[in-house]
Amino acid sequence: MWRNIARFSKAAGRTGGSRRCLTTAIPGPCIVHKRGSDILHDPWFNKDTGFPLTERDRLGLRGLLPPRIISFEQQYDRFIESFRSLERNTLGQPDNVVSLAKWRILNRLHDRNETLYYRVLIDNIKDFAPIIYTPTVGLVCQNYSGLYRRPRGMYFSAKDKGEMMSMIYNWPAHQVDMIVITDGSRILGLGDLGVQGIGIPIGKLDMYVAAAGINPQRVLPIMLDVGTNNQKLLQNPLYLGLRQSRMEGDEYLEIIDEFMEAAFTRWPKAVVQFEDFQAKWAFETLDRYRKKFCMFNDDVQGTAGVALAGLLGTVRAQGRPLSDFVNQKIVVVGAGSAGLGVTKTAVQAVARMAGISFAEATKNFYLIDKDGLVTTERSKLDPVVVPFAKNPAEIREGASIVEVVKTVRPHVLLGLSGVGGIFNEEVLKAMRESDSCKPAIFAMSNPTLNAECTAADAFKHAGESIVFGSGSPFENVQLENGNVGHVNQANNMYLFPGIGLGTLLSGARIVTDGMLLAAAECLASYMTDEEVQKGILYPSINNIRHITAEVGAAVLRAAVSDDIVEGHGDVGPRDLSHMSKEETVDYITRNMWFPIYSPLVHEK
Ligand SMILES: NC(=O)c1ccc[n+]([C@@H]2O[C@H](COP(=O)([O-])OP(=O)(O)OC[C@H]3O[C@@H](n4cnc5c(N)ncnc54)[C@H](O)[C@@H]3O)[C@@H](O)[C@H]2O)c1
Ligand SMILES: O=C(O)C[C@H](O)C(=O)O
Ligand SMILES: [Mg+2]
Repeated sequence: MWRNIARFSKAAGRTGGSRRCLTTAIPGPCIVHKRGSDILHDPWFNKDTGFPLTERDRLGLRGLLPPRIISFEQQYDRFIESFRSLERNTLGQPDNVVSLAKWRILNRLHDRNETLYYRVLIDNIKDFAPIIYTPTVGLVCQNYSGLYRRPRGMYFSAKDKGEMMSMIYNWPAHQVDMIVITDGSRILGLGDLGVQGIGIPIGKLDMYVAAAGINPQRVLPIMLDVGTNNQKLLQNPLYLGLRQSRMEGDEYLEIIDEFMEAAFTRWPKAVVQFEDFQAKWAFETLDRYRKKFCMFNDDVQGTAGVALAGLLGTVRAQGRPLSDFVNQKIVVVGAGSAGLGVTKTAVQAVARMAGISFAEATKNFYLIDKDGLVTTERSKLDPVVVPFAKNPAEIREGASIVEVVKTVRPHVLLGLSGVGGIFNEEVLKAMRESDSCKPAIFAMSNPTLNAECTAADAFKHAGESIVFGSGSPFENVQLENGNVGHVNQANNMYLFPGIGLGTLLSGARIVTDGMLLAAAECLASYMTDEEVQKGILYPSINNIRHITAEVGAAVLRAAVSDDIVEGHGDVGPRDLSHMSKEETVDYITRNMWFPIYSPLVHEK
């Protein structure tokens, strides 16, 4: 249960992983300026029953706590025991009830004691990621107005126009490193959840702390409430957001422009991750800001890198050289922010590998949206889709998934449609006729009920030799041939923490294509041939800090190659550019915050 304390404490000491220190480079104890119950009610500083006697004396805590001092290790074990007891007591209850109960117990700890919260999260990431992140976070967002107890993050609404520059100074932390922002318009595959979408930036930033060691005092979840078109929410008397339909056009852009100016005025070195915006705004804002601010869109760019790593892994799993990627026939179902991001990046990779033009490289890609196969025959074709539209002479306009699969016999079927079960028995059985001996099925939509198929159905209907990936976690599948059907979690969580951390520590003011490609290539080469041949394309989430360090280093080194590093803290651009690969990984690792209780008063 209580793992690696000595090792991690040492690492945290080295990096100054203190609760209070605002910069990870400054070692030694820091002073808290609050006193008494203000400290107990501040989750950044609170140690609950763990305050030592000196701190109780000098911070005015005597008498405010039971006399016995409980160690961090005991607090940790006590929490894990309550969690396990909750699991036992909810056995047999409906999944949603159990998931929300688990989220509540973690959320209460988050609200009370962040050090302990992040410690249990980091040490138990495989068990807890599905609660604070996909899939449970989706359920939390759907019910957020009812679950809401305490504020977390900041809310900027359409009513705040003209006020944002002063509002941003209401945030209590002096320094912010990572911001995740959503407008709630496309939360996972659950649609427009308005202000309730705030759960997503909170969950993503929890992953930043757990996976990338971003100091939790320096993260900021943002909800940009520009209204909602979700009628059910608008009619709900408890709905916490603006009761108006979504702003559109220039009015919308003015709001988001104002926020970006305000955020970067106060924190010029922050990195902003855009998350779960509906496709049109995802693309428009990426285009509008990527050369001006240090930002990226996780759904478009993070997902593309994770999918590319999965696609390259699939080629290796077939026992073929990577160069064979150019011959893979790939059907992508879903032509939104994620599907288009993936298709574009994969086509670019083919073009680069084969030394051909982007247009030529689209030959083996088939894009399907809610109206079926996209061809040039379609009227009012969205300009972003045009490059991937097929000639209707090859397959008819609007052909269904099963028709396309039967005609193309693809090596890969990849879903980013948000439509649960759309890879039905017929579609999966059609994949048995794939031209590949080891076809891949990626059901990447979230949360679980929105996955295009389950892992069990994929192995059952498409055959036991497939490679399988899903956006939300599924259990591995016991196959009839005695083997285990491995489930890969093809989720952007493998990349966004490293993209954010690598960018932050490079001091780059933009995120370039080179940095994103380096992240994807790093993930793609992370697994050994032996693992990949077993169908294991991505590492275990238990190694997420190590993966993030490697990805972060790759991103930082790409920023050096692009000549855009400005350095971070005491480490200047020249230092960064002289670091070897190993030194860069070490530098990234040393800058990861790690949760331990550190002194809140100077020792005499
Ligand atoms: N695994 C990951 O890391 C990851 C990353 C990003 C997004 N996603 C998931 O991908 C899904 C889509 O996200 P998005 O941002 O692209 O959404 P989006 O709304 O921008 O796009 C959805 C696309 O699916 C198409 N579609 C809808 N119904 C369809 C149907 N019946 N048949 C075929 N296509 C259909 C739509 O036409 C649209 O092109 C969501 O569920 C999201 O959770 C997963
Ligand atoms: O949030 C996730 O789990 C992945 C992705 O960003 C999504 O929108 O589904
Ligand atoms: Mg997302």
